[in-house]
Amino acid sequence: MGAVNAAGALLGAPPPLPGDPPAGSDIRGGHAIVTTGLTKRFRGGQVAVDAVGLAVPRGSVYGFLGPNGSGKTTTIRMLLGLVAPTSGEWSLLGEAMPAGLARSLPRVGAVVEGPAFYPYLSGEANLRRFDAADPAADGRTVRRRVGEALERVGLAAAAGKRYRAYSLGMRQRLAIAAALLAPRDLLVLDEPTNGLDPQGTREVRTLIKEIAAEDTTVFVSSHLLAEVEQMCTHVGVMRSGRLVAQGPLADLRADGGGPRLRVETADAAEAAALLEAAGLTGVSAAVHPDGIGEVTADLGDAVPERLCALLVTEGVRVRGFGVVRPSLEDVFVGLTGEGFDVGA
Ligand SMILES: Nc1ncnc2c1ncn2[C@@H]1O[C@H](COP(=O)(O)OP(=O)(O)OP(=O)(O)O)[C@@H](O)[C@H]1O
Repeated sequence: MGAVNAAGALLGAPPPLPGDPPAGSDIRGGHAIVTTGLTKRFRGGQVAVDAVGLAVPRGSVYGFLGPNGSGKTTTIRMLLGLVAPTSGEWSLLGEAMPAGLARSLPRVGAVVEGPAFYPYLSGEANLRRFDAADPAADGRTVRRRVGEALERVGLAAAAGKRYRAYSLGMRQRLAIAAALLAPRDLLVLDEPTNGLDPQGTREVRTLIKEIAAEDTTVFVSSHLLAEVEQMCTHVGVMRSGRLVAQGPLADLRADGGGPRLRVETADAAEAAALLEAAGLTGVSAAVHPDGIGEVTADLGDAVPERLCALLVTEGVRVRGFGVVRPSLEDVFVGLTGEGFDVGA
Protein backbone atom coordinates (compact mmCIF):
# COMPACT_ATOMS: atom_id res chain seq x y z
CA MET A 1 0.00 0.00 0.00
CA GLY A 2 1.18 3.50 -0.72
CA ALA A 3 0.89 6.69 1.21
CA VAL A 4 -2.66 7.37 2.19
CA ASN A 5 -3.86 10.93 1.99
CA ALA A 6 -7.24 12.51 1.79
CA ALA A 7 -10.43 10.68 2.63
CA GLY A 8 -11.63 8.42 -0.09
CA ALA A 9 -8.43 8.48 -2.15
CA LEU A 10 -7.36 5.07 -1.02
CA LEU A 11 -9.69 4.49 1.85
CA GLY A 12 -13.12 3.00 1.98
CA ALA A 13 -14.95 4.12 5.09
CA PRO A 14 -15.72 1.08 7.25
CA PRO A 15 -19.31 0.52 8.35
CA PRO A 16 -20.33 2.31 11.56
CA LEU A 17 -19.70 0.41 14.74
CA PRO A 18 -22.39 -0.45 17.24
CA GLY A 19 -22.51 2.21 19.93
CA ASP A 20 -20.77 4.85 17.85
CA PRO A 21 -21.28 8.32 19.29
CA PRO A 22 -22.95 10.73 16.87
CA ALA A 23 -20.71 12.60 14.42
CA GLY A 24 -18.84 15.53 15.87
CA SER A 25 -19.77 14.68 19.45
CA ASP A 26 -16.16 14.18 20.47
CA ILE A 27 -14.88 17.58 21.38
CA ARG A 28 -11.70 16.50 23.14
CA GLY A 29 -9.87 19.24 21.27
CA GLY A 30 -6.68 18.86 23.29
CA HIS A 31 -5.90 15.58 21.64
CA ALA A 32 -5.21 14.68 18.04
CA ILE A 33 -6.00 11.02 18.71
CA VAL A 34 -8.07 9.46 21.49
CA THR A 35 -9.02 5.80 21.64
CA THR A 36 -11.05 3.96 24.25
CA GLY A 37 -10.99 0.18 24.52
CA LEU A 38 -9.85 -0.13 20.92
CA THR A 39 -9.73 -3.84 20.15
CA LYS A 40 -9.10 -5.97 17.06
CA ARG A 41 -9.74 -9.67 17.05
CA PHE A 42 -8.86 -11.33 13.76
CA ARG A 43 -10.76 -14.25 12.33
CA GLY A 44 -9.38 -17.29 14.05
CA GLY A 45 -9.68 -15.56 17.40
CA GLN A 46 -6.30 -13.87 17.71
CA VAL A 47 -6.50 -10.57 19.61
CA ALA A 48 -3.97 -8.33 17.90
CA VAL A 49 -4.98 -5.15 19.75
CA ASP A 50 -6.50 -5.44 23.19
CA ALA A 51 -8.49 -2.55 24.72
CA VAL A 52 -5.97 0.14 23.81
CA GLY A 53 -6.59 3.63 25.18
CA LEU A 54 -4.38 6.14 23.38
CA ALA A 55 -4.23 9.84 24.23
CA VAL A 56 -2.07 11.72 21.74
CA PRO A 57 -1.81 15.41 22.66
CA ARG A 58 -2.01 17.93 19.85
CA GLY A 59 1.41 19.26 18.93
CA SER A 60 3.23 16.20 20.27
CA VAL A 61 5.57 13.84 18.48
CA TYR A 62 4.13 10.60 19.83
CA GLY A 63 6.32 7.52 19.55
CA PHE A 64 4.25 4.34 19.33
CA LEU A 65 6.84 1.88 20.51
CA GLY A 66 6.73 -1.88 20.64
CA PRO A 67 8.44 -5.02 19.41
CA ASN A 68 7.46 -6.56 16.07
CA GLY A 69 4.03 -8.14 16.22
CA SER A 70 2.88 -6.13 19.25
CA GLY A 71 -0.06 -4.61 17.35
CA LYS A 72 1.21 -1.23 16.17
CA THR A 73 0.30 -1.56 12.49
CA THR A 74 -3.13 -2.99 13.28
CA THR A 75 -3.80 -0.04 15.61
CA ILE A 76 -2.72 2.44 12.95
CA ARG A 77 -4.88 0.75 10.34
CA MET A 78 -7.88 1.04 12.67
CA LEU A 79 -7.16 4.71 13.37
CA LEU A 80 -7.14 5.47 9.65
CA GLY A 81 -10.31 3.50 8.94
CA LEU A 82 -8.45 0.89 6.90
CA VAL A 83 -9.73 -1.95 9.08
CA ALA A 84 -12.76 -1.92 11.38
CA PRO A 85 -12.16 -2.47 15.10
CA THR A 86 -13.92 -5.38 16.78
CA SER A 87 -14.86 -3.01 19.59
CA GLY A 88 -13.89 0.32 21.08
CA GLU A 89 -14.13 3.96 20.14
CA TRP A 90 -11.73 6.43 18.67
CA SER A 91 -11.52 10.01 17.53
CA LEU A 92 -9.19 11.82 15.17
CA LEU A 93 -8.70 15.58 15.45
CA GLY A 94 -11.76 15.83 17.66
CA GLU A 95 -14.03 13.93 15.24
CA ALA A 96 -15.70 10.77 16.54
CA MET A 97 -14.88 7.94 14.16
CA PRO A 98 -15.76 6.33 11.87
CA ALA A 99 -18.65 8.76 11.36
CA GLY A 100 -16.21 11.68 11.08
CA LEU A 101 -13.82 10.03 8.59
CA ALA A 102 -14.72 12.30 5.70
CA ARG A 103 -14.16 15.40 7.84
CA SER A 104 -10.98 14.38 9.63
CA LEU A 105 -9.05 12.39 7.03
CA PRO A 106 -8.36 15.30 4.66
CA ARG A 107 -6.40 16.82 7.58
CA VAL A 108 -4.49 13.59 8.20
CA GLY A 109 -1.45 12.54 6.19
CA ALA A 110 -0.29 8.96 6.53
CA VAL A 111 2.42 6.64 5.34
CA VAL A 112 1.55 3.04 6.09
CA GLU A 113 3.72 0.19 4.81
CA GLY A 114 5.81 0.47 1.65
CA PRO A 115 5.07 3.32 -0.72
CA ALA A 116 3.94 2.28 -4.21
CA PHE A 117 5.59 4.61 -6.70
CA TYR A 118 6.39 4.08 -10.37
CA PRO A 119 10.13 3.42 -10.78
CA TYR A 120 10.37 5.01 -14.25
CA LEU A 121 8.56 8.21 -13.33
CA SER A 122 10.30 11.11 -11.63
CA GLY A 123 9.56 11.98 -8.02
CA GLU A 124 7.55 14.96 -9.24
CA ALA A 125 5.53 12.92 -11.76
CA ASN A 126 4.82 10.33 -9.09
CA LEU A 127 3.44 12.98 -6.75
CA ARG A 128 1.24 14.44 -9.51
CA ARG A 129 -0.10 10.99 -10.25
CA PHE A 130 -0.70 10.42 -6.59
CA ASP A 131 -2.51 13.73 -6.23
CA ALA A 132 -4.72 12.95 -9.23
CA ALA A 133 -6.05 9.89 -7.38
CA ASP A 134 -7.26 12.08 -4.52
CA PRO A 135 -10.81 13.31 -5.11
CA ALA A 136 -10.39 15.95 -2.40
CA ALA A 137 -7.39 17.53 -4.17
CA ASP A 138 -7.74 20.65 -6.30
CA GLY A 139 -6.15 19.91 -9.66
CA ARG A 140 -5.62 23.62 -10.36
CA THR A 141 -3.12 23.94 -7.53
CA VAL A 142 -1.31 20.63 -8.04
CA ARG A 143 1.85 22.21 -9.50
CA ARG A 144 2.34 24.50 -6.51
CA ARG A 145 1.47 21.86 -3.92
CA VAL A 146 3.76 19.23 -5.45
CA GLY A 147 6.58 21.79 -5.60
CA GLU A 148 6.03 22.78 -1.98
CA ALA A 149 5.89 19.16 -0.78
CA LEU A 150 9.13 18.33 -2.61
CA GLU A 151 10.74 21.42 -1.15
CA ARG A 152 9.45 20.47 2.29
CA VAL A 153 11.15 17.08 2.27
CA GLY A 154 14.35 18.34 0.65
CA LEU A 155 13.78 16.72 -2.75
CA ALA A 156 13.33 19.85 -4.88
CA ALA A 157 16.72 19.37 -6.54
CA ALA A 158 15.94 15.71 -7.28
CA ALA A 159 12.36 16.35 -8.44
CA GLY A 160 13.10 15.36 -12.06
CA LYS A 161 15.10 12.26 -11.19
CA ARG A 162 13.51 8.88 -11.77
CA TYR A 163 12.21 7.23 -8.64
CA ARG A 164 14.35 4.11 -9.21
CA ALA A 165 17.46 6.29 -8.90
CA TYR A 166 16.39 7.55 -5.47
CA SER A 167 18.16 6.27 -2.37
CA LEU A 168 16.02 4.51 0.24
CA GLY A 169 16.02 7.68 2.35
CA MET A 170 14.87 9.74 -0.64
CA ARG A 171 12.11 7.22 -1.35
CA GLN A 172 10.84 7.45 2.17
CA ARG A 173 10.97 11.25 2.05
CA LEU A 174 8.94 11.12 -1.18
CA ALA A 175 6.32 9.00 0.61
CA ILE A 176 6.17 11.66 3.32
CA ALA A 177 5.89 14.35 0.62
CA ALA A 178 2.89 12.45 -0.80
CA ALA A 179 1.28 12.61 2.64
CA LEU A 180 1.96 16.36 2.75
CA LEU A 181 0.34 17.36 -0.55
CA ALA A 182 -2.26 19.23 1.48
CA PRO A 183 -1.83 20.99 4.83
CA ARG A 184 -2.13 18.38 7.58
CA ASP A 185 -2.87 18.69 11.29
CA LEU A 186 -1.81 15.10 11.92
CA LEU A 187 0.81 12.94 10.27
CA VAL A 188 0.74 9.17 10.93
CA LEU A 189 3.89 7.25 10.03
CA ASP A 190 4.27 3.49 10.39
CA GLU A 191 7.93 2.56 10.96
CA PRO A 192 9.22 5.33 8.66
CA THR A 193 12.89 4.44 9.09
CA ASN A 194 12.50 0.69 8.69
CA GLY A 195 15.20 -0.62 6.36
CA LEU A 196 16.97 2.71 6.01
CA ASP A 197 20.71 3.11 6.40
CA PRO A 198 22.01 5.47 9.12
CA GLN A 199 22.10 8.42 6.71
CA GLY A 200 18.52 7.81 5.53
CA THR A 201 17.40 7.33 9.12
CA ARG A 202 18.92 10.68 10.10
CA GLU A 203 17.24 12.41 7.14
CA VAL A 204 13.81 11.08 8.03
CA ARG A 205 14.25 11.78 11.72
CA THR A 206 15.28 15.38 11.03
CA LEU A 207 12.34 15.80 8.67
CA ILE A 208 9.89 14.54 11.30
CA LYS A 209 11.24 17.02 13.84
CA GLU A 210 10.90 19.86 11.32
CA ILE A 211 7.32 18.89 10.48
CA ALA A 212 6.47 18.74 14.18
CA ALA A 213 7.98 22.20 14.69
CA GLU A 214 5.37 23.50 12.23
CA ASP A 215 2.49 22.52 14.53
CA THR A 216 1.63 19.20 12.94
CA THR A 217 1.05 16.42 15.45
CA VAL A 218 3.14 13.40 14.47
CA PHE A 219 2.20 9.84 15.46
CA VAL A 220 5.11 7.59 14.56
CA SER A 221 5.50 3.87 15.22
CA SER A 222 8.85 2.28 15.81
CA HIS A 223 10.46 -0.76 17.37
CA LEU A 224 13.62 1.26 18.01
CA LEU A 225 13.80 2.78 21.44
CA ALA A 226 16.78 5.00 20.60
CA GLU A 227 14.85 6.49 17.71
CA VAL A 228 11.81 7.29 19.81
CA GLU A 229 14.07 8.78 22.46
CA GLN A 230 15.67 11.08 19.93
CA MET A 231 12.62 12.54 18.27
CA CYS A 232 9.54 12.08 20.43
CA THR A 233 7.97 14.17 23.18
CA HIS A 234 5.49 11.45 24.19
CA VAL A 235 5.53 7.71 24.02
CA GLY A 236 3.08 4.81 24.17
CA VAL A 237 4.50 1.34 24.73
CA MET A 238 2.80 -1.74 23.27
CA ARG A 239 3.32 -5.27 24.45
CA SER A 240 1.39 -8.22 23.01
CA GLY A 241 -1.49 -6.02 21.85
CA ARG A 242 -1.75 -4.03 25.08
CA LEU A 243 -0.68 -0.48 25.83
CA VAL A 244 1.51 -0.95 28.89
CA ALA A 245 2.66 2.65 29.37
CA GLN A 246 1.94 6.08 27.97
CA GLY A 247 2.90 9.65 28.72
CA PRO A 248 5.52 12.35 28.26
CA LEU A 249 8.94 10.83 27.69
CA ALA A 250 10.34 12.71 30.67
CA ASP A 251 7.70 11.23 33.01
CA LEU A 252 8.43 7.69 31.88
CA ARG A 253 12.11 8.27 32.41
CA ALA A 254 11.37 9.48 35.94
CA ASP A 255 9.36 6.27 36.56
CA GLY A 256 12.66 4.38 36.46
CA GLY A 257 13.48 5.69 39.93
CA GLY A 258 16.19 7.98 41.18
CA PRO A 259 19.93 7.83 40.63
CA ARG A 260 21.92 4.86 41.94
CA LEU A 261 25.37 4.96 43.43
CA ARG A 262 27.81 2.42 41.99
CA VAL A 263 31.07 1.53 43.67
CA GLU A 264 33.62 -0.88 42.26
CA THR A 265 35.82 -2.31 44.97
CA ALA A 266 37.60 -5.42 46.24
CA ASP A 267 36.03 -4.68 49.66
CA ALA A 268 32.36 -5.03 48.67
CA ALA A 269 31.05 -6.25 52.02
CA GLU A 270 32.72 -3.42 53.95
CA ALA A 271 31.54 -0.82 51.44
CA ALA A 272 27.97 -2.11 51.61
CA ALA A 273 27.98 -1.98 55.41
CA LEU A 274 29.33 1.57 55.43
CA LEU A 275 26.76 2.80 52.92
CA GLU A 276 23.95 1.24 54.91
CA ALA A 277 25.28 2.80 58.10
CA ALA A 278 25.33 6.14 56.26
CA GLY A 279 21.57 5.75 55.72
CA LEU A 280 21.44 4.68 52.06
CA THR A 281 18.66 2.31 51.02
CA GLY A 282 18.49 -0.39 48.37
CA VAL A 283 22.10 -1.43 49.00
CA SER A 284 23.20 -4.53 47.13
CA ALA A 285 26.62 -6.09 46.68
CA ALA A 286 27.85 -8.56 44.08
CA VAL A 287 31.22 -10.00 43.21
CA HIS A 288 32.08 -10.35 39.52
CA PRO A 289 33.93 -13.42 38.21
CA ASP A 290 37.17 -11.40 38.10
CA GLY A 291 36.94 -11.01 41.89
CA ILE A 292 36.06 -7.31 41.80
CA GLY A 293 32.97 -6.42 43.76
CA GLU A 294 30.24 -3.98 42.80
CA VAL A 295 28.06 -2.25 45.35
CA THR A 296 24.99 -0.27 44.29
CA ALA A 297 22.57 1.78 46.37
CA ASP A 298 19.86 4.42 45.94
CA LEU A 299 21.65 7.75 46.21
CA GLY A 300 18.63 9.62 47.59
CA ASP A 301 19.67 13.04 48.90
CA ALA A 302 23.18 11.94 49.84
CA VAL A 303 26.18 13.83 48.48
CA PRO A 304 28.29 11.41 46.42
CA GLU A 305 31.60 13.22 47.14
CA ARG A 306 31.08 12.77 50.89
CA LEU A 307 30.29 9.08 50.46
CA CYS A 308 33.42 8.59 48.40
CA ALA A 309 35.53 10.31 51.07
CA LEU A 310 33.89 8.19 53.78
CA LEU A 311 34.69 4.92 51.99
CA VAL A 312 38.32 5.90 51.40
CA THR A 313 38.80 7.17 54.97
CA GLU A 314 37.44 3.87 56.30
CA GLY A 315 40.00 1.94 54.27
CA VAL A 316 37.79 0.66 51.44
CA ARG A 317 39.87 0.21 48.27
CA VAL A 318 37.76 2.17 45.80
CA ARG A 319 38.51 1.29 42.19
CA GLY A 320 35.49 2.94 40.59
CA PHE A 321 32.84 5.33 41.87
CA GLY A 322 29.92 6.88 40.04
CA VAL A 323 26.26 7.83 39.91
CA VAL A 324 24.12 5.96 37.40
CA ARG A 325 20.77 7.20 36.19
CA PRO A 326 18.35 4.53 34.93
CA SER A 327 18.11 4.61 31.16
CA LEU A 328 14.82 4.65 29.35
CA GLU A 329 15.68 1.17 28.23
CA ASP A 330 15.78 -0.01 31.86
CA VAL A 331 12.29 1.44 32.32
CA PHE A 332 10.95 -0.26 29.18
CA VAL A 333 12.53 -3.59 29.94
CA GLY A 334 10.79 -3.38 33.32
CA LEU A 335 7.48 -2.58 31.60
CA THR A 336 7.57 -5.01 28.75
CA GLY A 337 9.73 -7.77 30.14
CA GLU A 338 11.88 -7.69 27.04
CA GLY A 339 14.53 -5.56 25.48
CA PHE A 340 14.20 -3.31 22.50
CA ASP A 341 16.53 -3.03 19.60
CA VAL A 342 18.42 0.04 20.74
CA GLY A 343 20.77 0.23 17.77
CA ALA A 344 19.17 2.92 15.63
N1 LIG B 1 -4.90 -9.73 8.77
C1 LIG B 1 -4.50 -10.42 9.84
N2 LIG B 1 -5.02 -11.63 10.17
C2 LIG B 1 -4.61 -12.32 11.26
N3 LIG B 1 -3.65 -11.88 12.11
C3 LIG B 1 -3.07 -10.70 11.84
C4 LIG B 1 -3.45 -9.90 10.70
N4 LIG B 1 -2.69 -8.76 10.71
C5 LIG B 1 -1.89 -8.85 11.80
N5 LIG B 1 -2.10 -10.00 12.47
C6 LIG B 1 -1.43 -10.43 13.70
O1 LIG B 1 -1.67 -9.46 14.71
C7 LIG B 1 -0.50 -9.27 15.52
C8 LIG B 1 -0.10 -7.81 15.52
O2 LIG B 1 0.43 -7.49 14.24
P1 LIG B 1 0.85 -6.01 13.82
O3 LIG B 1 1.30 -6.05 12.39
O4 LIG B 1 -0.24 -5.07 14.16
O5 LIG B 1 2.06 -5.75 14.79
P2 LIG B 1 3.22 -4.67 14.68
O6 LIG B 1 3.51 -4.25 16.08
O7 LIG B 1 2.87 -3.62 13.71
O8 LIG B 1 4.41 -5.52 14.16
P3 LIG B 1 5.33 -5.30 12.87
O9 LIG B 1 6.23 -4.19 13.25
O10 LIG B 1 6.03 -6.63 12.74
O11 LIG B 1 4.37 -4.99 11.74
C9 LIG B 1 0.56 -10.19 14.96
O12 LIG B 1 0.59 -11.36 15.73
C10 LIG B 1 0.08 -10.47 13.55
O13 LIG B 1 0.51 -11.74 13.13
